[in-house]
Amino acid sequence: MQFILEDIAEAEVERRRGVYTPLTDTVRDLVDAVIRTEVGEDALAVAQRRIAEIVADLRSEQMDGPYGVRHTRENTGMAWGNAVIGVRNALAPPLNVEHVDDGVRCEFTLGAAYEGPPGCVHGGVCAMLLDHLLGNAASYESACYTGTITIRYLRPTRLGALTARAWVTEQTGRKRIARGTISDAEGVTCEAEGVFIVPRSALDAPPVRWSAG
Ligand SMILES: CCCCCCCCCC(=O)SCCNC(=O)CCNC(=O)[C@H](O)C(C)(C)COP(=O)(O)OP(=O)(O)OC[C@H]1O[C@@H](n2cnc3c(N)ncnc32)[C@H](O)[C@@H]1OP(=O)(O)O
Repeated sequence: MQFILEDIAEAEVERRRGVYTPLTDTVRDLVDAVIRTEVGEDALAVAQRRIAEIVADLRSEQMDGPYGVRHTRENTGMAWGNAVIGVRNALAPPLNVEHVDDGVRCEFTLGAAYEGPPGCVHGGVCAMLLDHLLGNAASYESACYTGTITIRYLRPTRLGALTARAWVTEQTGRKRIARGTISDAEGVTCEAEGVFIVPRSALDAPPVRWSAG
């Protein structure tokens, strides 16, 4: 398990971000469109063939394995395959994490692709987002791994506009306790507490800015 140095200038990171973001957004839109389409079966068959052609084009040149977790020499994080923030991952909502005085926060919208109970966010999706956010809040000096996380679902989280925040409440040695919430317009829908550990191997690594994916 290794972080990868991507030896490129910050301007090149931004250029690539500008290339991949519209592609990923369109694939995200495709996922939503497939879930909600009511076109006839002939149109579906045509769509399937056209999409398969595009997949074949993209597969004509592929990297081996996953994208990996990359960073520049300036320690800008490029976790572009990440399931929560990945610039190249249409499965990621994505969260655009902002650093605030007491931790991290973000505003995001979850649509049909994240449904669990009718009209509501799947509990596993809430857990995944909170895991990432608490981990991000805890990773202020070095990257932390989740040791244990507990989620309390206070009431259903309706699909739509949401906010989330996370902060660290305690640090002893390599161990950090973080808490966080997801809220809708009426208030908190679920809350989390977790233990995050800095692995021994990361103790000497420089801090990386992960918020931008
Ligand atoms: C893009 C990046 C942005 C940043 C955000 C990242 C968020 C992503 C969060 C994740 O999803 S990480 C993926 C899920 N987690 C894992 O895969 C972790 C797998 N487990 C491990 O790698 C190791 O078990 C772990 C690093 C968590 C701990 O191994 P260590 O060998 O460093 O632990 P050690 O036994 O030395 O214990 C150190 C302290 O942590 C405590 N501890 C260890 N494992 C724990 C655990 N699982 N739960 C709670 N506490 C734990 C342990 O009791 C002890 O506490 P004390 O110092 O008080 O004695």
